[in-house]
Amino acid sequence: MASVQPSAAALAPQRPSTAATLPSPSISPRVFPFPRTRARRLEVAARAMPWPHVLTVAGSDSGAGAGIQADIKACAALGAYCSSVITAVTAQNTIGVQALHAVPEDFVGEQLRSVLSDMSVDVVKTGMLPSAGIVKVLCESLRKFPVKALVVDPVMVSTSGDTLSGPSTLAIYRDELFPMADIVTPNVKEASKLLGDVSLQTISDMRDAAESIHKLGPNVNLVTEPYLKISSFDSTVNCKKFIELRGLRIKTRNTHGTGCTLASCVAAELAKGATMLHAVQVAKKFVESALYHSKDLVIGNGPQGPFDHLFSLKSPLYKMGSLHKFNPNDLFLYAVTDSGMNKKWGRSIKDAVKAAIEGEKDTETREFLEAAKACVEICRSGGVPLLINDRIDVALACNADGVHVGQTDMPAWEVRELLGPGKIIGVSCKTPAQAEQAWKDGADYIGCGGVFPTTTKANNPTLGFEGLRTVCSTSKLPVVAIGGINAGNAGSVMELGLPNLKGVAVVSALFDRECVTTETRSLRSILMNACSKS
Ligand SMILES: Nc1ncnc2c1ncn2[C@@H]1O[C@H](COP(=O)(O)OP(=O)(O)O)[C@@H](O)[C@H]1O
Ligand SMILES: Cc1ncc(COP(=O)(O)O)c(N)n1
Ligand SMILES: [Mg+2]
Repeated sequence: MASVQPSAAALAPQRPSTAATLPSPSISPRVFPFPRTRARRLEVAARAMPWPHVLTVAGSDSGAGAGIQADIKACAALGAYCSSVITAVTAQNTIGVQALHAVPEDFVGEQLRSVLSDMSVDVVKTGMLPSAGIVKVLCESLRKFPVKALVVDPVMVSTSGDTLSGPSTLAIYRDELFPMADIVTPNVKEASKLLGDVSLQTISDMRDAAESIHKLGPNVNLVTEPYLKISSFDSTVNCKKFIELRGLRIKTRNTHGTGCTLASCVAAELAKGATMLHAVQVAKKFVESALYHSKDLVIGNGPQGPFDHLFSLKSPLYKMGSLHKFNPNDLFLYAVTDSGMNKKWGRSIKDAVKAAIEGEKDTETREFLEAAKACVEICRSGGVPLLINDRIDVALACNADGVHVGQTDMPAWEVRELLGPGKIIGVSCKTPAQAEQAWKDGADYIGCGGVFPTTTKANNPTLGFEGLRTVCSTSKLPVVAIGGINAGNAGSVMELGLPNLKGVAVVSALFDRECVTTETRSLRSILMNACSKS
């Protein structure tokens, strides 16, 4: 990754992928013997590439904005396989639910048996469960075929206000399904129903509701409420505290299926091995980004349109590569250019960035913008994300991949409001509390330092390894270490093997040198060496 100070950045030879290349199964699909022997199946399983698998147990939405259809699209978008057990068929469009037909309980049981007995399901996600009998059949199947995680979206009323699961299911949800769940995701209306029609008007009401539902048994409870601009999130398991996730409120009519999508994304991330907090954060960002990219799409004449789960395939911005999907591994070698240093060595920011990819704070705005635009071009062709330090205006004007802000700059959540969901935001943090705030505000990574004393930044207290360790071990975001890091000490930082530490950011070690390209190559090999040791 590269960061340009009103001064630009270039960067990042990336960490080599550690994923081993597995041989593909050597059997031809046409001559697959049937019935297969157990040994043969095990042999195939051992050679096969794992594919994270979510089973959704939910209703069909004929309009395809919510239900089973939303779940399959959401999982596909996040790279998980999604099998489907259909509990009900609805006649539904953008106006509302016109009719509903519940699938007989026995047949839901048959579908569950077919999938769970044969396919390796990692996570089960539930949506519309129209009767108490169907919830019972599901609980029995889950006891017989346990899975790694259970995500329960207690779908009761559609956004259009139509009832999808009546009051007869409330007791069994509370008594049987919730205690088995790893996370439940009621919206405020559903939370209110589950708690006996309590009034939920304020954030404080939502906190109380989250706590009460948590006591019903699920490990984690996420109460969603887009209109208060937040979703509240309760986790007494991980950190024994209540966490509020702040998100953008996208102005659009296309919000049909947001709840189904959120829960499916959580399930997909859990199936991929993510922690619960990470899964929830990814899910929230996914919904936000999908709504943002679909806000002006028109399908149907009703008040609640569907949105495009596969927006990343067709967004022209993504195609042009101007929305750089954040990859924490890009933090491996994070080059921060400095205008003073570049002047000293008689090169432009553009040349410095170019040199860094091959192997500024005093600049005037117009000059800086021109340099930033040139750097965007260079970085894009080198496949390196370019962030602008502090200057949100410049980042917007040059369509950079994101912005890095300090503690006294604009708060990250306001930067997010301005940049939208697709851009990368980094925040400088010295303490666990600052790192926690950056996560809540929707940042993508934090920069932590100064690890060593540095002259690049005035009045910058040194945290040392211990300070870095404290922040890394509690951070929910990937961390890049910064401050006085150079070829002589970069290895020792990576060898610490700290959790969440993804790389080092360097300024003088690259740009206060005669040949930026040579320094970049040498630092890269030092970092790779250190990583292979830690
Ligand atoms: N207009 C919106 N802008 C941003 N996020 C939204 C918007 N509408 C819903 N969401 C998000 O979608 C997720 C699902 O919420 P919600 O709409 O309450 O679920 P449901 O579909 O079950 O009613 C939540 O994280 C919520 O914050
Ligand atoms: C089959 C089915 N499942 C779930 C929902 C809830 O989705 P939303 O709350 O967005 O209406 C729905 N409308 N239809
Ligand atoms: Mg919902």
